[in-house]
Amino acid sequence: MDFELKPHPKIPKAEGPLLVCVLDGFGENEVKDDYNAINIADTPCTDALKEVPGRWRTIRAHGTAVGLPTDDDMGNSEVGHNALGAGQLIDQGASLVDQALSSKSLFEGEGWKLISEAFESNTLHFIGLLSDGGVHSRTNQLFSMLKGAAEKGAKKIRVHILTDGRDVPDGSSIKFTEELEEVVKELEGSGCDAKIASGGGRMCVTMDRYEADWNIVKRGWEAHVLGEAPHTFKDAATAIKTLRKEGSEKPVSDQWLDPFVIVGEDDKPVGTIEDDDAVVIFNFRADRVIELSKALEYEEFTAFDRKRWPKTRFAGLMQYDGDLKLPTNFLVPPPAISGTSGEFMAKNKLSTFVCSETQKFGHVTFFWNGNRSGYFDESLETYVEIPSDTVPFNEIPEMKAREICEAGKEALRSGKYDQVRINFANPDMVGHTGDLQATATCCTLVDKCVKELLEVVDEMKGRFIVTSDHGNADDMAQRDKKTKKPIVAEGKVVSLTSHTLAPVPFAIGGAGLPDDVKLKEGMPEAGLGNVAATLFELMGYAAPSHMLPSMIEE
Ligand SMILES: O=C(O)[C@H](O)COP(=O)(O)O
Ligand SMILES: [Mn+2]
Ligand SMILES: [Mn+2]
Repeated sequence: MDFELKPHPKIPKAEGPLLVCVLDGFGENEVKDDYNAINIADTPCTDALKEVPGRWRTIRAHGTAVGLPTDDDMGNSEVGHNALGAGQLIDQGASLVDQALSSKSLFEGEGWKLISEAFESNTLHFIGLLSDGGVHSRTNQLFSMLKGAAEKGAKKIRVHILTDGRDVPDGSSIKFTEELEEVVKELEGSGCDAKIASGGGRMCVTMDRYEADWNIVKRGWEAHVLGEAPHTFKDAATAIKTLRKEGSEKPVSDQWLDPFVIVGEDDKPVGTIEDDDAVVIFNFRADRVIELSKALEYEEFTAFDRKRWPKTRFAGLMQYDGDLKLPTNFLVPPPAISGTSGEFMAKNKLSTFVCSETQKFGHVTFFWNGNRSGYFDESLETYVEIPSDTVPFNEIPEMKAREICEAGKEALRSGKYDQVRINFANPDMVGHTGDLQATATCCTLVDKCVKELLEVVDEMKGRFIVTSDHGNADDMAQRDKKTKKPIVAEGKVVSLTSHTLAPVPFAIGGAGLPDDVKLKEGMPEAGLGNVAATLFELMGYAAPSHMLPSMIEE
């Protein structure tokens, strides 16, 4: 690949920096009613951006436009930031696993060979998110792997489930668990000893990310590996129904269920993880299983006291970190992402400042750079992580937006950086709690932060991109598919905790941007993958030829 950036034939380089501001989960939804948190928030700055002729449009952020299998798949931060940073369409984990299952290559690779060594005399464990959300995992993929393993001779299988209610409606984990129990029963009928062994809610058990709170992983370790949890049950459906505390004053949602262990008639855990067992993490998405992967794979490990570290045959569904080569063994090769905008920046000696809070820090670094955890060139890149709070984010909807805004302004003013890239986590993280008012509150604050940042861009004669990676805050109600009216149950609108299929805003501007630089008309198909080429043009460079086309008018 030719990494040399050539000057743009018409757009001169700016005097000041380029601000790239990602408002995570800030979709542009056509339904603008009282359940669109952005609509009810006070957002004069982002509203005004829409009014500038030729400098605002929406872009696609879901489905095939971001490398997902179908247009029914909502976007998410991984695919969104991959596409934004790489400027290319990448076949994502969900698609790659589907392909590997239908071609059966999944059952023929090195990773499968490794785990199959345990089929005869040891236990095969699956750990992951039990959901059909398609963001981190999918139940149909798990079921295919379970059946495949039993057919290929696995004698004993244990499944450790994390309940979702975040990418899918709250309460749906009961249905998924019952479906899994059916599959497990089928396997038992065919002579394989298969059982659900442990579990818990994804936000409380195992699926932490970016080391925000290792206690979450510790709880998972204790339940899945050691068979220790505050609650034991004889079956998983009962576990979930009981832990949800439905009808009580303080019901618990699927996301936040306590860890539990399934025990047999003898009250002993049915599926602890032991030496020589095989373990598969069945999530394809990386961020929330990297910590568990480290705990399973690394002999040297200090994040928490594992008490016991079984030497397992461990494989990820994918390799989650291309830099760390973690895990060493995997069932499906991850998407090869190269020639990202970050790599081009570094190879052309352009300096970058990146900032977000913990919850989204890896999104604007790791995902943006094509699932690589390191720097391309540390002398040119400054990555700043503001530690996130560890409470449900509707309790503190402001999260770290203020701090991120201040860091961004300082970086812009410093004159040290060609690009300042930040991510505001709020519309997404608060949106996932399903709390409409808190989500509106955070959107109002984020809009204020954007205003302050854009003022500094102008002061520095810089340029800006304001965009998002997928929708979330733009719809907080589950709706009737046809009428789009919110669904009401027990007198209350049923909240929507997941992302949406909405496109996202894409705005350009800044005092350093010549008046005649405008967005092209048309390009209805343009999506997140068209942003990287646009970004280089806005910086005064011709876009690298392997990237999807720029949205700037020629
Ligand atoms: O991991 C999560 O929090 C959700 O499943 C998806 O949210 P994200 O794609 O915005 O991170
Ligand atoms: Mn996101
Ligand atoms: Mn999200």
